[in-house]
Amino acid sequence: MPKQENGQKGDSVIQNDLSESFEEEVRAFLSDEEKLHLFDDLTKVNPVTTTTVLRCLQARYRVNLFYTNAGCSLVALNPFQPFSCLYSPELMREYHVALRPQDLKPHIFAVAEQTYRNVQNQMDPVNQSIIVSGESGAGKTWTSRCLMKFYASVAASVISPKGNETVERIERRVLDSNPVMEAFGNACTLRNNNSSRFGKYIQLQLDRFHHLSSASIQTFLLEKTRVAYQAPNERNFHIFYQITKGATAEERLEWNLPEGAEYRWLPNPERNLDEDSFEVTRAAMCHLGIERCTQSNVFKVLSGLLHLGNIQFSNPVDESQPCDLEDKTKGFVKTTGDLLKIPVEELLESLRIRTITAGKQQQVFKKPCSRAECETRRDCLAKVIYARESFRVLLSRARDFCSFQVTPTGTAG
Ligand SMILES: Nc1ncnc2c1ncn2[C@@H]1O[C@H](COP(=O)(O)OP(=O)(O)OP(=O)(O)O)[C@@H](O)[C@H]1O
Repeated sequence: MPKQENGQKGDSVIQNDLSESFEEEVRAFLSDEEKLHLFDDLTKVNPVTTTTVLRCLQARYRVNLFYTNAGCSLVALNPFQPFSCLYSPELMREYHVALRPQDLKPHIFAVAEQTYRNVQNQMDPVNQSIIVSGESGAGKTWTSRCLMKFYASVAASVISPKGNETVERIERRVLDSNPVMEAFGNACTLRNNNSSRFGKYIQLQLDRFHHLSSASIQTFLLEKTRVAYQAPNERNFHIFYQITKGATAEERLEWNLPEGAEYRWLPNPERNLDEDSFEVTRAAMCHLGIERCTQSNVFKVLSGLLHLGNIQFSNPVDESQPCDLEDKTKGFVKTTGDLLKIPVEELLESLRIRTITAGKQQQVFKKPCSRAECETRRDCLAKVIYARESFRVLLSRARDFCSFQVTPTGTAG
């Protein structure tokens, strides 16, 4: 027994010594403040602790070094301010023509170029993937845009066998897909004014000359709940603000969006963001080949959803009857029906009456819904229409242009 006690004491003394010497190493490493920003690869940090790594990143951030390697990964810090020289076409070219881009400063262009070369250098080209991950507001959308701009630039061809025009159109479309997807899939949240409320998997295909030949985008888990519910101080998807702020007088009439009208599903409209530009979205849609009349139909449906959100119910006097409509919202039923092209009676029935099929004979019963159920049905209708309508327009284009596809593969909320 005494022997064991001695052994335990011995172990803990050794452990104490070790941890003290480790802490001493950490202190020594951190004491050389001047040098911390020079660690451009976190695998060179020794000892590796959360503190040492974060202090290096912090030191680099202070001297405007926002990219740091971590082995084969790249850590990108959000500068939260524009640094145009960091993304200039000249810098893009510098990384593209460099003998060894990995020897230049860590940068998203280095990753992009290395990946591009990995495809080029193979006898049998192997697909390459870049995973962009991080918390909300970290800069994933920004980084993906940089990557797309890089490939649209370096994988552009002057002497393409397909002809310059086709290739240019694909590059343009790759870039124009961003404002359209962001208008329909991004929203202002507490953490990010332009938060993507869906995931995306972007595929860029190169031909044997390593020029961009086609692109496809799969979208995942669109947060469709946002159409009918926005957390306090957050907003609905940008596109709703774009149409209410940017529609012409003629369109306002057609889409029933009078100036200054209020919509329950359009909170904080007084906040003006860069992302509210309807013109940018429209121009991008035109470049994608989406005709004006198709665009107008989509915007009409979106206006219909805003009107749908203003429909409110009250409990009926007789519980066996469907819910009443609140007086001030009666007009919205008609405008919703008109804009969504649903006969008013059908719309009201689908919102207020549940159809139940039961029994061996599959008898059909109709049961009036409670007020809460009516509200849920209204919200569900909006969510389903938005999830289908938001990317439907791009999907329809995919049929015409096999070189560019956008496919929604799931929705959330
Ligand atoms: N490299 C950068 N240079 C300048 N500004 C940046 C950079 N990265 C991000 N930002 C700024 O930070 C904001 C948030 O970035 P971004 O939208 O890319 O985040 P995210 O990770 O995609 O967020 P979410 O998951 O919410 O969509 C951008 O709107 C932009 O203003």
